[in-house]
Amino acid sequence: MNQSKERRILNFVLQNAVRGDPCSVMETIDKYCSEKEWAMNVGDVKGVILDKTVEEINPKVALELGTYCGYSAVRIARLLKAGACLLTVEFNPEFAAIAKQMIEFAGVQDKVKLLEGPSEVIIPQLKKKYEVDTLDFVFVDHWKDRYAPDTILLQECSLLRKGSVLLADNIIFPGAPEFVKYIRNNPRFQCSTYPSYLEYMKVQDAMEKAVFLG
Ligand SMILES: Cc1ccc(Cc2cc(O)c(O)c(C(=O)NC/C=C/[C@H]3O[C@@H](n4cnc5c(N)ncnc54)[C@H](O)[C@@H]3O)c2)cc1
Ligand SMILES: [Mg+2]
Repeated sequence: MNQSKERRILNFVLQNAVRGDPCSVMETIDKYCSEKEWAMNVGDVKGVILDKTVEEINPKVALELGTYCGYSAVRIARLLKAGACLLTVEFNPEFAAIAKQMIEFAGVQDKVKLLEGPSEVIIPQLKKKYEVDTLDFVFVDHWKDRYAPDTILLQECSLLRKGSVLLADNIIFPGAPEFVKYIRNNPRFQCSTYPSYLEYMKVQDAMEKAVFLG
């Protein structure tokens, strides 16, 4: 049966990127997806906003919702200090398998734990099963109709503490209107919007940063 796009992206990385070099993996994915086949990685433009947010927070424990091919997992993990870790959640087994190989090829596997399953199942397991106390940073980039319910679930599971930072992708395109309505009207979050562009396209997009006030 013919290969998936995600499999083609991984193969292009395995054949063209430098093993153990996260930047080389990111650049190679960006090259493939801007020249050959578009894919929904956060990309190199919004990726800088992600980088700056991670560097500002310097999280010990980070969570990503929606691993996809592992581009943003590599992007985040390369910036984590010794002893810090990224938990990334993906429910599509094919994507999870690809992301696992992508993360290992980039050499960041010691900082990343890929949790296979739906966020609505994994989030309530984080404390007991994955020994998480609270989350310092959450990158939200999965199905857009899950952004709001999962933000509520994170609070219900006491996974956010005063100062925890959420960064949500695609606030404009494809958009996450329920999330934006929920988070901007919620006195427990301090929100700011970062206008940018959709990955690999001249289409407006934005990221929303929401700091939990406790
Ligand atoms: C045709 C077309 C495509 C993309 C766009 C624009 C565009 C641009 C973007 O940056 C985008 O992030 C998106 C987008 O839709 N992202 C959804 C990303 C989902 C990934 O997360 C996984 N997942 C989804 N829900 C869950 C869940 N509960 N638990 C665990 N994993 C989940 C999936 O298994 C995928 O791995 C779209 C516009 C037009
Ligand atoms: Mg996205």
